[in-house]
Amino acid sequence: MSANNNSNQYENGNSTSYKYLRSAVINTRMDSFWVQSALGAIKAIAFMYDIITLPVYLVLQQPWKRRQDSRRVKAKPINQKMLVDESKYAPDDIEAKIVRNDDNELTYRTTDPPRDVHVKMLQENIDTLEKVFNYVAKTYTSKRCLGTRQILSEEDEVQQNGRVFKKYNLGDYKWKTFTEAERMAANFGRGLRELGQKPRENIVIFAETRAEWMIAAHGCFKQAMPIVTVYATLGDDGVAHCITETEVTTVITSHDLLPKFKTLLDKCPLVKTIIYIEDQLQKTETTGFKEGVKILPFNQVVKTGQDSKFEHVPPKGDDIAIIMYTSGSTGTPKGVLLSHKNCIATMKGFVDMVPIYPDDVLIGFLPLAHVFELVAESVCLMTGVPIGYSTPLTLIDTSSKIKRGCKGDATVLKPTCMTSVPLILDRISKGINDKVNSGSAFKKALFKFLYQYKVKWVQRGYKTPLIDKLVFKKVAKLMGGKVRIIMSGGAPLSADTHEQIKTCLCLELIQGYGLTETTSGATVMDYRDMTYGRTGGPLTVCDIRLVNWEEGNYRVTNKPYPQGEVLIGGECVSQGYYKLPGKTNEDFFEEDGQRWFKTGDIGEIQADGVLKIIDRKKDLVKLQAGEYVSLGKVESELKTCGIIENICVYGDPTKQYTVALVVPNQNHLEELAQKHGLGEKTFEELCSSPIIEKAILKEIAEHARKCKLQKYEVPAAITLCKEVWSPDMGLVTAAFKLKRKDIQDRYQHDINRMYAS
Ligand SMILES: Nc1ncnc2c1ncn2[C@@H]1O[C@H](COP(=O)(O)OP(=O)(O)OP(=O)(O)O)[C@@H](O)[C@H]1O
Repeated sequence: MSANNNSNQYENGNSTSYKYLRSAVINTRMDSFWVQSALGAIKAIAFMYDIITLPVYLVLQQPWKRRQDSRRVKAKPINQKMLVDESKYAPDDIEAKIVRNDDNELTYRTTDPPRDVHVKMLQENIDTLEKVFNYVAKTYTSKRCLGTRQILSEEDEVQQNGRVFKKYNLGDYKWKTFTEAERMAANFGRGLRELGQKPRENIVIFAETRAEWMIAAHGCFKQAMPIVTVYATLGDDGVAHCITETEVTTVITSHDLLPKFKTLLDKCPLVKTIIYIEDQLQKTETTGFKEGVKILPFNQVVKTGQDSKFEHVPPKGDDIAIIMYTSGSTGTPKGVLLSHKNCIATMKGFVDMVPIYPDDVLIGFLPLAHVFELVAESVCLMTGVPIGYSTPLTLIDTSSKIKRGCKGDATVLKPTCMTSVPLILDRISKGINDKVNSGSAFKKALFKFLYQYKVKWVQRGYKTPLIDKLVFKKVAKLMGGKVRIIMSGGAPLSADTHEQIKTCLCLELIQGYGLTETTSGATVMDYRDMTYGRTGGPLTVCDIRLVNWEEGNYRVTNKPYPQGEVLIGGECVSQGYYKLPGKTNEDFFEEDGQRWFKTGDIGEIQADGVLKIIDRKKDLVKLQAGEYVSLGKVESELKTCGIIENICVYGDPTKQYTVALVVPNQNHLEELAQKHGLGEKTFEELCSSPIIEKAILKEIAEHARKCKLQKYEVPAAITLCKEVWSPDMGLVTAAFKLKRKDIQDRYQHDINRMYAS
């Protein structure tokens, strides 16, 4: 109980309360005596441990080297001529890499040389994804390649509140070797030819992340068929738009998504064949679809391909591999044309930056329809890393589809590396905070002390193995206990979350920055970089340039660091948007034989050549009094406030202040309700309570002050939203980025109310 509450009882003149107050004060003193003594003892032990292990570290770890590495310059303006001359590593028949424009001081290029896998790709002349799969099948043959968790049964489970949910009883992972996966892909590709699909004809993959997705994609690459990728969470209109725009006749989908086509087929008249990936338990219902449309199981197509006489039709580097529809955070999804060369370029850039090795294991659960996941998984395949597939519903032991007593995918797979988007990391981080805060005062103080202790020593270049073993490795068990590296991309990662995940999960957390239009390639953090909130230096395959954006006051002459709109140039840059020549000309341009893309993101390049994204042109609102508010920046600061599960800040240019739509965190909301004597109210009732709204607004204002936000940046009114925004609702993208326009449309009434009050 807080001191405040105690003093209120005392003022009431109640003698029992007075006794209670005295004992509480004494207990607090006792607590603080024991807490202080225990912390003192731990401090002494930790200190002794450091002293004893220091000589061993100095010999084995050579931390001074590590620290120098982390401060190494990552990129320099290219007029200083630091070229990665790929011709040095390539076989004779490959031309030397592009000649670049080097007269602009603010075009940055990395100082890193290419690493062994990049060099291997050059030596083997791997310039298409089809060649990647051929190479890995030949090289890693019988090694585990793609793994699927076996579903043993689906059972009803009665919850504490009496409700019944369907849960999975899951078995082990079942693996296909590299050779088996390649053979299956080859047969699937030939099976498609038997069905009448021709090389260079588009084909849609509309399915959740899984082994068959990868196999289907590579089957198509073997027949030079461009795949059109569509997010499984996109709304019906979005899906219909992608299918009709690309004029496909064949769609690859899954058992779960197939029913959508009962209504969708009317909007997509050209579709003649639907191939569905079977469910492990249930038989798929294939009746009730539009007449004349063939509905075939995935494995039947593979089987047809086994006896087919069709040969492979290898694509060329410049052929389109993927028409990737963006998740639509800024409006209708656009089809981005990605050639095989584009994909190979980003793969080369990633293998130079991300330390993964053949004995690693990746857990794949982000959408493969997002370029970041697709390229990251392709890099794993190229390196010989097995990929075990998972879903957000079965990822950890406590995931919603896991039967009581059954293990989550991470516990069974024990991955060593994974990809993530910031929102998932924010959730893990909040989960850790909640767990710590629910402990006793002693446990809380101890955790805080150990956390700060570890941060301090890690910053100095040391490890803290004892503390990791005793405390943090327990937290790391959540993801199987073996994860040593996470790559985060797709959206900005807050510095606080970055530090906390890295510290508590005992791993490297690398942030990358890129866009679908650049095949996800632009910058990636050096894993030895000890700073937070920056996105790293340019990849070895592209240049980064800053140009002035006068409207927002971002200029390359700004001090202490040059700032401006980020342009990305290099082989990872797409040819443009599908059937949108006007938009393509607006956003892309050629210069000295190199293709460039104008990102609309605002960045600054710091002294060591590392990029920090500081704003987004589309997220900037000019308020009536002339101040600019960066909505994305304000949101990412406020998201670290415990009460906020998600937030969308809105600024009306005709008004002097911003307002916000807030999805409250359920646990924090319940605590707040208790404090205000509203403990018996439901979540919905609390969201509508003016008392709670006022309390949360106050909490947000306090948090904003701590984050040093300007007064005009802090929302002056809020609405508490009763639904948690999910990709299924169409309010966030598959990478959990806000779809501002859709959110605004849905809550327009509340926005009007907030501005009217
Ligand atoms: N590390 C990062 N830090 C900050 N922002 C990032 C980072 N990575 C990606 N982004 C943001 O994500 C954007 C690219 O996202 P992506 O290509 O996935 O498009 P999208 O949001 O799915 O679709 P749309 O083009 O409709 O916005 C970048 O322009 C940038 O604003």
